[in-house]
This record gives sequence, C-alpha cells and structure tokens, in this order.
Amino acid sequence: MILIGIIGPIYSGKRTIADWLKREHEFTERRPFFLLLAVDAELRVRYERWKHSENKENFNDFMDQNDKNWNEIRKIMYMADFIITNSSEKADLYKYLNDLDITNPVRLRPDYDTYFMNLADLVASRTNCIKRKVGCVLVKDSRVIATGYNGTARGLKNCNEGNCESCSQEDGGKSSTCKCLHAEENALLEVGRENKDCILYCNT
Ligand SMILES: Nc1ccn([C@H]2C[C@H](O)[C@@H](COP(=O)(O)O)O2)c(=O)n1
Repeated sequence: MILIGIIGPIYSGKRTIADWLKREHEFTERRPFFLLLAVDAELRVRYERWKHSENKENFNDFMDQNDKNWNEIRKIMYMADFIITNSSEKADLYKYLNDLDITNPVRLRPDYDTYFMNLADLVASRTNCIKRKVGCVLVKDSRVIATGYNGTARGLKNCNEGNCESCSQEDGGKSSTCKCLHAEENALLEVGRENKDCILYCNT
C-alpha cells in the first residue's frame, strides 16, 4: 500500500498523513515493510511555491510561517527512512521515485550480504581506535560466527585513552608501530581454528 500525504495542511486544522504519523510513529517504526519518505526542497524554491499557493509576496511572512512549524516538521523529517530534495516539478519527482525503485523487496528486507555489511558497520561503532573505525563479521551458513572491531588488545589501555602513540600522530602515524589490532584479526582470534570456510564481511 502506498500512502501519499503532505505536511502543509496539518497546521490549518485538516487531517493529513503527517498528522497520523505523529500519533502513530511507534507503529511506523516497528512495522516491517514500512518506509517513510520525506520530500523537502531548498528554501528559495519553497518560497516560490508558497508565493504561488498563498498568493502572497512578503518573505518575512513566509519565514514566520516556516519557523513557527519548524520543530514539528523537523521531528517528522527525522523519522523518515529517506529524505529527497525536490526542487523541481512534480513530474520530475514522480520520475525520480519510479527510478528509485522504492518498493524493491531488498530495500524493505535486506539480502544477506547487505544485512552482514550493516552488521559490520554496527560492530565498527565499538572501536576504541581514534584513527579508523572498522568492523568485521565472520559468517558461516548465513549465521554469525564471530565479530571483531579494531582497537588495542584486550586488557591493555585503549587507543582512545592514549595508549597508541602512532594513532595519536597528526599525520596518522606509521602502521608498523600501531598498537591496534585490526577488526579482521580480532574476529579471527574470536573464531578459533575449528570454524573453517567462513565468509568475512568487513567495512573497509
Ligand atoms: N566483542 C568484542 C570485544 C572486544 N573486541 C576487541 C577489540 C579490542 O581490540 C579489544 C578490547 O576491546 P574493548 O573491550 O576495549 O572494547 O578486544 C572485539 O573485537 N570484539
């Protein structure tokens, strides 16, 4: 099902999709196969459109209305999975949406490669290295066997606590003197010798 709505009339008391989203945002966040798309435009373009639809000219009036609604609009925009900037005609927007293939099943439910690469990004967020942010996931039969991120070895003072002089250098230091273990190294240390024939996903 595709719902199309505009945010504008919410503030003039009419019920809109934006109205519904505000009330039901928990539903939309948890619901699988639901994508929220926000369409924005550059300020100058929005001003031109406002002049046309409101039959007004005064830029300050436009900005007053813009600023009055800004926080509410921003909240809804942040909920969106995609934000598209459309500073052109409606026909161009529809063509762009068509080309985007938004309802492609892979977008709604990632395939395994996308899923494990997304996991590698998540794993990377735990790095303690101040120079690089790397995550690695080892997979066998579509199941995660081990993960690893880069950083100084377990039990040592962390890189982000000043333990790696090399990473602290302005020019990034030499990799030969770096104390940080690679994400792949940590994942392989974790997996041990028994698990052969894994697929390694790494985000660098
Ligand atoms: N799940 C984990 C836990 C730790 N590591 C590695 C990353 C660092 O080299 C080291 C210490 O990490 P910390 O405990 O300070 O976050 O152990 C890993 O790769 N995966």
